[in-house]
Amino acid sequence: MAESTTGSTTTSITTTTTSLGPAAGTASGTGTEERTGTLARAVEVTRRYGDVLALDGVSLDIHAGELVGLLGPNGAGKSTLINLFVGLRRPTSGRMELFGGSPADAVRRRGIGVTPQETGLPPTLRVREVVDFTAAHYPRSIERGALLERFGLSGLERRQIGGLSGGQKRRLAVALAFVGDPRLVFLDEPTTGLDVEARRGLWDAIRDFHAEGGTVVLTSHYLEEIEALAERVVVIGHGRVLADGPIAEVQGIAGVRRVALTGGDLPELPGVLRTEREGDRVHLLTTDADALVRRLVRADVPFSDLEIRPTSLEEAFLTITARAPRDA
Ligand SMILES: Nc1ncnc2c1ncn2[C@@H]1O[C@H](COP(=O)(O)OP(=O)(O)OP(=O)(O)O)[C@@H](O)[C@H]1O
Repeated sequence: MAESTTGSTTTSITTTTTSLGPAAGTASGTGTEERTGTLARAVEVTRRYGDVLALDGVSLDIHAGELVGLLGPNGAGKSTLINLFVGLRRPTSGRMELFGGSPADAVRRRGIGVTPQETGLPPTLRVREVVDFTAAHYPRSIERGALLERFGLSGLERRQIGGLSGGQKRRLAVALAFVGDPRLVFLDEPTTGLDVEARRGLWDAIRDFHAEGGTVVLTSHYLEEIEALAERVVVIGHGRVLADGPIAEVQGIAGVRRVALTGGDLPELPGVLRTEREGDRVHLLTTDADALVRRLVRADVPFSDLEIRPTSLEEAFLTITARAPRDA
């Protein structure tokens, strides 16, 4: 269910074209990228940290104009994948591509913006200094006042980073991903630690960027965030892509239904993925609710108040994750 856009005070980010030298064009696509519209790719990528297999044969294409949500439990490999996409780490095997070339290429990296999961901005620097310093690394940049307004940081230009609240620091960290007028932005859990209002403000800013043609890859633990923002969801578990498609389709892939009924002891029923009890109310999670109801009737067990509901994305995702055992 899409989150409705609140009446925000966001302004459209305008681009200052102070330096449109050759570098401005260098982050744009190669022939391959122009043909396929693929801005970033992972091809059969594996990444190990010692004994830990963080990514296990991941292939993923990010197309121009997409807003992709990476969803997965703690330790699934989401941050590792983002770090590979942005060239902070290299794959153990397989290939990463950014704008048709290597993410290790600094010129290509000028076309992206990144907010890592954790940022440690120097506490003694002022907001405007951090924004200007970051902007100086890009051939084009967003006007500082418009950027800060879009991220709810107006009036804080002269404030030292150490004097910002936790939420303001996080919003600044996210704003910095946009300062270089990127084509593609990677946001690793952008709204962690924000209250509801600040989170919605950030959603609006991300939506505005996307509406203007920007491409976004974000990870989130907030499922409502993925549902509210992303068009495409990639479910990652145990270092693998478990599902990839439009949100509705991913829910369909899981196909999980919640069959609730009031009753006593139930016999062993095939096709039940999970059973939950709340007093005498029993919830059965299944991919085939019709077959389950037929089995219940055939088993001749007394039950009442039968209810069948689709599951939330969270339930679908937990079910997919639980069904994907890790290879030895
Ligand atoms: N630098 C590292 N050294 C050793 N192991 C690491 C390192 N970074 C990540 N890992 C391990 O790799 C796996 C994937 O971690 P990653 O941070 O990519 O997952 P994640 O999906 O982003 O998790 P979270 O949602 O908790 O941030 C985990 O088992 C993690 O402990």
